[in-house]
Amino acid sequence: MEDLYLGWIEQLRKGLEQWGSVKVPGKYRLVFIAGMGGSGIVGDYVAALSNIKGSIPVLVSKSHLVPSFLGRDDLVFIVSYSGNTLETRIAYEKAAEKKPRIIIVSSNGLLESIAAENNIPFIPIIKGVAPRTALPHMLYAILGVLDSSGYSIVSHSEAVDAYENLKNNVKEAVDKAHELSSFIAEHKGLPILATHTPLEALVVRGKNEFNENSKIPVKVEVAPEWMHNDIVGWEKPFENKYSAIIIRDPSDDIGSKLVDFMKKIYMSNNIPIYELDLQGSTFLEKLLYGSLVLGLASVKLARIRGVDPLATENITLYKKDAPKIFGRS
Ligand SMILES: O=P(O)(O)OC[C@H]1O[C@@H](O)[C@@H](O)[C@@H](O)[C@@H]1O
Repeated sequence: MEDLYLGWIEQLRKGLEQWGSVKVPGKYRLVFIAGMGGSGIVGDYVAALSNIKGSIPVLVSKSHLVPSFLGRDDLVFIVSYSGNTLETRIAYEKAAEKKPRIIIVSSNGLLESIAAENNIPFIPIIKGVAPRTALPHMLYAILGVLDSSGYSIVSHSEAVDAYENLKNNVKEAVDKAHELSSFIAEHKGLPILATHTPLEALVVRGKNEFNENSKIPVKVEVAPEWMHNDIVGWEKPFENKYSAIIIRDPSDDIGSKLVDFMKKIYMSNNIPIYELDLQGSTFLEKLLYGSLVLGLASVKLARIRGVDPLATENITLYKKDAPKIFGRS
């Protein structure tokens, strides 16, 4: 599975090649992105990037639900790597009733057919990988449409730079992933992925990667919200084992001071800490670099623990029951 992560350079190249292949110029009120799991996190990344320098609100749903206020003036991305995820298909149906401009991002499946039947712009994603490992391609698919439709969050040249940056940092990412997986394996217990608000999507992604690939639960904490609730839990925690992975954007001064504060509280509870400084000069570069380190680390941890990083048995169990839960036979 490591090769699927090392294939990210090729995915970004493909995303750059497709950049601008779908354009939907128009006057939109907001962007709404629906998807689950490895596809849903793509919406979180776009929203995180848009918080930094976007010009239009970006809302994300990782559910079958869509907001009541969605309407004709909105731009909707339906993202499902497989094209078959039930919640995402229901979200598509609910969104379509409200007649927004829809774009489908997928590699296959029912959503590809729905796009063809309904004349919906479709961005094809590379086939044959695990959904969670198609993150860079799905991300560039959306950023490319927004850039060429007048709502740029990331320009083509910034996307090229991020591709180059990741290419130049693969070796470093592999080394860091090795260190991080050894750190988690050595300390066992519950890993806590902690950071400052702008990088919340990255720690959620990391959690999801360690869940799916390494088969462990993970806790996520984000400062400064962390300072207003979780911090009190460390006054008298149960005697469980924890380890903390603190992710830092070296150019974020307030963020660094906040995570330093978190560090002190974790250290006073004797929690071992691993710190990851994100490489890159732009926020996109840092997000991609951090995602690669966390993805590779989660696969390496799976190898150390002797589990199959690709298999997700409990999700299969859920998928069997999901149609009943959602009233679909
Ligand atoms: O990404 P799609 O294909 O919509 O699937 C949605 C999600 O399903 C889950 O069960 C996992 O396998 C995720 O990695 C995946 O991303």
